[in-house]
This record gives sequence, C-alpha cells and structure tokens, in this order.
Amino acid sequence: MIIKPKVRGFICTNAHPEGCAANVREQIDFVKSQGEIADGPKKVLVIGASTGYGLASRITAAFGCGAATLGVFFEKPGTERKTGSAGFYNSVGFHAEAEKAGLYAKSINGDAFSDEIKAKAIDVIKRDLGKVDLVVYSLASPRRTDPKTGELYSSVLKPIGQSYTAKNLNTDTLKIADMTIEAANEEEIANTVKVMGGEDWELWVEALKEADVLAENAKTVAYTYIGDKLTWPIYGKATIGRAKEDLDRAATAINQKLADLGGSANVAVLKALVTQSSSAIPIMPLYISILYKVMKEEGTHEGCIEQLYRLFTEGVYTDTPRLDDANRFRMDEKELAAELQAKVEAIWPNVTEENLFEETDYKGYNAEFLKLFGFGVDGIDYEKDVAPDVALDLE
Ligand SMILES: NC(=O)c1ccc[n+]([C@@H]2O[C@H](COP(=O)([O-])OP(=O)(O)OC[C@H]3O[C@@H](n4cnc5c(N)ncnc54)[C@H](O)[C@@H]3O)[C@@H](O)[C@H]2O)c1
Repeated sequence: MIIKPKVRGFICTNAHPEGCAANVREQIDFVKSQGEIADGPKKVLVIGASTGYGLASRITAAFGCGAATLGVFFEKPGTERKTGSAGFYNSVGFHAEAEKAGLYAKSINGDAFSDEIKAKAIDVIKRDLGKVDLVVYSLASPRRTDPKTGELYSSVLKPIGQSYTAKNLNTDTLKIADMTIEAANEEEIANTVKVMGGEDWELWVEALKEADVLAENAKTVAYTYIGDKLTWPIYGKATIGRAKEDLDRAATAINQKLADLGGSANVAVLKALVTQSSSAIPIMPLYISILYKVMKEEGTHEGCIEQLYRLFTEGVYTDTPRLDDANRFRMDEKELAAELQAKVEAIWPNVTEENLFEETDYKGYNAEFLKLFGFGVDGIDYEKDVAPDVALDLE
C-alpha cells in the first residue's frame, strides 16, 4: 500500500509504519547522544507508552538507563487494507530497537482505565520483572469508563465561569477567526476531572502496591501543563486545568500510600508541544506555532524527548531536582520565562492569515504534526509500497 497522510481537522486518520519507526530511532539516537543517566530506574511501567510524552519516557528509561520497560497503551493494529495507529507503529519500532539492544520490552494494548488491564500489567510484572521502580502515568484520553460503576465519562475543553472568545487557527483551512467557547457547567467540570484527574493514577498505584510489585523507593510521576496568560482561559484555569489540579491532590495521597516503601509521587510540569492530544485543544495550535518560532530563534526549542531527558536528569533522578512549592518537577521553565512569554504575547495580536508563515512557525508546527503519524520523515520513501499489517508481540 502507498500511504499518504489523510488529515481531517486536527486528526490524521492514518499513519506510516516506517516513518513512525524512524521517529522512534531518532529519539533513541538523541538519548544515546546525551549519555547514560546515572542511578536511573531499572524496571519501569509506562502507562500511555505509545506516543508523545509517554513514548519519550519509555525511550529515556530504556536507552538512557538500560531499563526493562512494560508499556500500556490503547492503539489500533493495521490490517491488510487499513493502516494502524501511529502509536501502534511507534511501539513496533520501539520493540525492534529494544530487542537489538538486548533490552526487555513488553506491551499491553487495552484500556488502562479498566481493572482488567491493571491486573494484566501486574501479572506480567510478577512473571517477568518481580517489581518495578518507576511508574510513569502519561495517559491523555477524552473518555474514561469508571471500572467500578461501568459509567462512561467524557471530558470537555471549556473555560470555567464565563465564556471565552479568542483568536483561533483552523488548521484545515488556515483561516484565523475569533472562536467563542461557552463556559462549562458543573457536571462537565466534574466529568473532566473524572477522566483526566488523578483518580486513575491512584487506582494504578494502589493496585500495584496491593499486589506487592512496587520496589523499595519506587517513584511515580504524572504529567501536567500549566502555561501562562494566553492559554489559561482554555487550559490552566479551564476544565482541563481543574482536572490537572486533581493530580496534585492525588500526588499527596499517593505519597502517603508509598511512605512505608520510601516511595514518592510527583507531578511533572512539561512544556507545550505538538502531540495528538494537544492539537485537539482550541487555541493551542496557534499558541504553539508562535512559541516554536520564539523558542527556535532563541535556541531553547525542545521536543518530547529533550523534555523527558531533562525530567530524568534534572527532576526524578538527581539530588537537586527543580521542584516548585507544590512539589512538582518543573521542566517548563524555558517556556514560561517572562521575556519569552512577553515575545509570544507581542506576536499574538498581530498574527493574520496573510502573515501566518512569517509571524509564527506554523510550517514547523504542521511538519511536526504530520511527523507524529510518520509522514515527512527524512529518509523514508513515501512512494514505496509498504505493508500496513505489521506484527507486534503483545501481552
Ligand atoms: N502535549 C503537551 O503539550 C503536553 C504538555 C504538558 C503535559 N502533557 C501531558 O502529558 C500526558 C501525555 O500527553 P501527550 O500529549 O503525550 O498525549 P498523547 O496523545 O501523545 O499520548 C497519550 C497516550 O495515552 C494512551 N491512551 C489513551 N487512552 C488510553 C486508554 N484508555 N488506555 C490505555 N492507553 C491510553 C495512548 O495510547 C498514548 O500512549 C498527558 O497527561 C498530558 O496532559 C502534555
């Protein structure tokens, strides 16, 4: 099959197996070029391991620390006629490289919110690893079925308190127009917390501890975004921000549960960048396009893997981590530097459809978006026939 990108709105509905595998190799090469991470984890569970920050976590643990990794994700395999999802192909690529490097890698494809997948992960850990010393929680999902009640909850991306009108870039048409998003009601806020808050992170750690598969001094991290004035109305101080605040509550609760093991839980604040999840958030594509322009000009631009390498070396595995007063690792300090934000804010009102490519790095944003699905990757022949039904040895 000849595979070319099929983009619908903020989603690309297909993916290129070879392009995805090449992306994984590029991230692995970055980690190797940075050198081994001292005193890193050795047995790692990554929940949400197939794309974005979770994949970068898995790669950093494996290729930066020599860790055995068990990945959990929710992805679609390809068939003879239809491509699989990018995360599926990323995982195929990861498994192949891990095998070459002699690193243990197993993966579970299924709903991480369910009791069944938690039990499966515990079985694999008991069988193969004994215990894990790091649990990365990197899920991003619009929906969650509560495992106890079976009720399905959906999250919303809406402001809280009042409606919000802001400039929005339609990435399909490249039209810029004001967009008004109505304020969320109480039920929508609660549902978003239910999906993207800390409850499931707590359930995972409880289940792992109960099954005695957490090592002494085990660590766990969950990821959040805070941002600044431009994104607060739709992110930080909106429904998703409320859900993310719940991660702080969960971190405190998990810390108590891990105290007897000498374990610790922290939220890690990461920077905004293009992933399948962030491209779905209104205003974000335009904000990220401006952010990329300024950060590239200043030489401070980072992708998922650069952020994760720093999270390991400047956060989780150093004696002098950069923590804020809420006990969160901060890796967003370059994005939030006052001078840099001032530059982004100065560009924001001036962006028009006409000057989009000069005033912002939309070109870079779009290239990175396509790259998430394995397209536009150097060295890949997109005219070549490739088989979409690539096998992945799953648990
Ligand atoms: N992208 C950003 O700009 C940004 C910035 C800071 C923090 N974060 C946070 O990082 C975390 C990861 O986000 P991302 O941007 O890397 O997202 P992503 O969409 O790239 O990755 C999401 C992962 O979750 C998995 N997943 C989704 N639903 C699942 C389910 N039901 N069961 C099992 N796996 C499931 C996917 O398979 C994938 O591995 C999120 O908590 C997000 O809020 C993102």
